[in-house]
Amino acid sequence: MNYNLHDESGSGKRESSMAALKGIFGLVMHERGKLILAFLAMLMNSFLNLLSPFFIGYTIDHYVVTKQYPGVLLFSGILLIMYLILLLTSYLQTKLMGGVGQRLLFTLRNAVFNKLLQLPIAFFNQNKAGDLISRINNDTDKLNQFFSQALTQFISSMVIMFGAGVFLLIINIQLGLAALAPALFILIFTKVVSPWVKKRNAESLRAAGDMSAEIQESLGNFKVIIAFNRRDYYKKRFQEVNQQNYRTAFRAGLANNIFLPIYSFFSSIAQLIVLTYGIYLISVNELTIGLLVSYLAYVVNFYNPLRQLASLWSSFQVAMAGWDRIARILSLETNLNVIPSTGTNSKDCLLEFNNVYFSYPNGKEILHDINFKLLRGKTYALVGPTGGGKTTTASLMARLYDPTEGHVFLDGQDIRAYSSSERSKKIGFILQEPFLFTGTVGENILYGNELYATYDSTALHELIKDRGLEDLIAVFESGLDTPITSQEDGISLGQKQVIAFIRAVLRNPDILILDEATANIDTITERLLEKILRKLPAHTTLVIIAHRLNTIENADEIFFVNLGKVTPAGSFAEAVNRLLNDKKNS
Ligand SMILES: Nc1ncnc2c1ncn2[C@@H]1O[C@H](COP(=O)(O)OP(=O)(O)OP(=O)(O)O)[C@@H](O)[C@H]1O
Repeated sequence: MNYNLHDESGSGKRESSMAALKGIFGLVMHERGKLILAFLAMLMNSFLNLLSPFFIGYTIDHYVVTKQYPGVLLFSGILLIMYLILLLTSYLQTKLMGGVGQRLLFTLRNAVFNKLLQLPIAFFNQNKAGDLISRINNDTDKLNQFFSQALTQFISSMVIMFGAGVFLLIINIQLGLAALAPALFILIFTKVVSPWVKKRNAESLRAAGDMSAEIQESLGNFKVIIAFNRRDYYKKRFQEVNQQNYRTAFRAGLANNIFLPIYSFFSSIAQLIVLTYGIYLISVNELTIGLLVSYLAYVVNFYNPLRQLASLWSSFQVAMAGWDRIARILSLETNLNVIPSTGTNSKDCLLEFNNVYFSYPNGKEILHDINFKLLRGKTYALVGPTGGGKTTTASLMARLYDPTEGHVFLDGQDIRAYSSSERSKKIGFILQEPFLFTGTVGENILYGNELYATYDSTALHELIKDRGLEDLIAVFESGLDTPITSQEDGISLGQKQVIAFIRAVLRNPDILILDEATANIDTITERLLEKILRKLPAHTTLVIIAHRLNTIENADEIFFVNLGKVTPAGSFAEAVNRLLNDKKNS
């Protein structure tokens, strides 16, 4: 399955603006009470905005022209109350929508992160962490900004525009049509230009994602960069993505700002038309001065929101581009679904590969028609040249990937029939560089262990003592309470492996896979790790991938993995010979 988020032909679908809006509103529908209240406040606001020019015109024609000042005072008072209500309703809608926006941000970030947790390793192979971080942080915030600031303004602008348009047509149809004619040009212009603006914004967000990915890669590898004196190289790479980010952001800014001057120009034209034509109508007694004043105010009421719509429209385009990037993640589904149980296969072995074929997406075939069985409690070794497919074989044993064809059976059942929690209880996997979390040694040992999840430091210490592993904890300065602050400092690789090994052994797995787990470990630590492995339950099957041959000396069976095949390599001596021959020939 193609999980590449940058690949337009990938599984994530592009959405129309309408479908996108539906999707976004789906996320805030549970807040409909607040949305309705904000909407009512906005309607009230728009209605009062529309009414005030009419009152002003009415006051001029009925009280100013006839010099009835008490009437002028009365209407001034009414207008003042209307303005106060306007203030209140504006505050209410801003407050309500601000809250909805923040909660949308919260929900979206949770939804995207939870989706990421469900996606298979293939997704993370095909996408850079920095870009994903940018989607979670940056793109979701574009939607928040749209919701909390732009949306109500957007709707209220529409309502005011519509109301002002109706007033313009009711007061004088000819003058109304003349006043509205420039708006037609604006509509056509917006329709034509919008897709281009959205594209520019999408490019800008993508460049921001690339820059974030670059920063993440450089910071993640800063030791190597310094050690190999590659600062200039990374400086140049960063300058390139920063330049690209600047260029696309600049172009998006230009595109977003194209609406405003055009809208302002047509708004001025409309006012000019009304003024000229209105004065003519007054001269032929078809319009009063008061109505012309109201009229001009309605033209402003019509074109001002339209002008605001220009900037709101660009905020909408930015939000839609952000949503596209988020929706692409949300629309992905894991290809590692749990299938219904297919009944049990023969239970004579713990793990079986049955006519297994495997290729990485868009890659060559790595495994070709593989068949083998692993028995309970035995130790197996996978050997072979670099790139031969050992890690891939082990990954299929742990269902990090599914075979392209064929089946892997675990304990007599298709491995796909186990839920991920059942599977992870049965399978332990230790890598060359284990991952630790910030916390303590004890917390890291208990990580993911449902059986002892509630154990505190003392209980864990007892458990470790019972399992005969107590002296191993002595390698940590403060025992189980030794803090682990970051991956980089304060803890050696050997110590990390001690934690990872104890963690794996305490889970009592049915199968434990060690992928080059002792490759970079000194002989003394290796002995410690071997000691931990001896505490594994007798039924645990051990699979060891190793380049160092001494580590596989005691294996019950050795498999040679190369050129798409996994074949029994015979005794230890035969396997060594085969490896040496292979090296000579390569
Ligand atoms: N995520 C991936 N995407 C595409 N190809 C991959 C991926 N991982 C591994 N490969 C390719 O699959 C082949 C087998 O790799 P694998 O890591 O299984 O070999 P290995 O025997 O474990 O090698 P090593 O001893 O160097 O760890 C290699 O050609 C490798 O380039």
